[in-house]
Amino acid sequence: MTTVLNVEAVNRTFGERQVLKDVSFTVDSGRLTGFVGANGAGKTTTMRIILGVLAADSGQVTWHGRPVTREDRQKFGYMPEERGLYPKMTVVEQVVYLGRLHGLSAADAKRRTTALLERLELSERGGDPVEKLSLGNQQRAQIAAALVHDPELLVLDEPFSGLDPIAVETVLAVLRERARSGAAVLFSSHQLELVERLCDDLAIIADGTIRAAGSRTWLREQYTLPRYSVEVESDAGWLRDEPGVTLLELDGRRAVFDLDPGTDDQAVLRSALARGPVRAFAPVRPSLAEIFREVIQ
Ligand SMILES: Nc1ncnc2c1ncn2[C@@H]1O[C@H](COP(=O)(O)OP(=O)(O)OP(=O)(O)O)[C@@H](O)[C@H]1O
Repeated sequence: MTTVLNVEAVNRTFGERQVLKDVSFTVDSGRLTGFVGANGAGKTTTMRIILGVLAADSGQVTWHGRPVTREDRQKFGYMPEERGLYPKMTVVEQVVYLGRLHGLSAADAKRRTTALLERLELSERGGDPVEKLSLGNQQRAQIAAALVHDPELLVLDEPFSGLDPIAVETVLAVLRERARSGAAVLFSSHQLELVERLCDDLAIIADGTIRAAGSRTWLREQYTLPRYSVEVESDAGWLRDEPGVTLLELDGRRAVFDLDPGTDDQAVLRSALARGPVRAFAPVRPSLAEIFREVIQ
């Protein structure tokens, strides 16, 4: 994996209002990056700037270390928030047309459209005008449109909103395949549990400011609480009197506790072992929702 897209200190105002403040983060090839924030946080504005649909007031976006050019953008795929398909065109016509706009030959555009619609389980609707599709299927058609030219960078604005759970899995599998074959995938979402499950990297934005960014694993380590869970073979009530331990939950043989700063977790483990077998002893990792709450405060 390599960093391919760099958003560097981007600022943007609308009228008097500064909606992006020094926004910086990176997107790597081969990975799924989740762009997370509440409504109005600035996700769509940032994505539009990446795509060149909107200009930044200052700062820049680079692709492989250079400012993004028109040719680079041919290799980008974008699924905008305002889903932009022509309602009267059929799904196949529409996706083929967009493939052609991105420089594919007619035969390639057709071939890729057929394969994609199949992959997205939309083949049966291929001949229907977009306006006749259910919202979920329109969304799949949008995703096909963003992917048809096999982009090196995929930027998807809320690609999972409005999809049923089965469609979420299908779309997710398609995005993973793209990442595995080397594409960089950036998608926005306010559905934290979804992002938690599927992305490798994260950028968390609140009020136009990036509050945290990095790999999911790294973020979890950064925001980790000094919290542990333990399971022993007899009552764990002795933890109440253990130095440096604040007991949070006690359920017979299981307990959850916080450690005071400077307290050695291994000393507590030894203390537990001195009382009998220890079945489990592990740090409790915060969920993404917990990290999110912490960093947007
Ligand atoms: N063209 C515009 N003119 C004026 N204000 C705008 C414009 N576009 C966006 N904004 C404002 O900028 C802020 C950020 O909007 P943006 O759409 O980027 O947020 P978002 O994180 O994508 O939220 P959402 O999920 O609701 O789309 C909002 O307060 C929005 O009202």
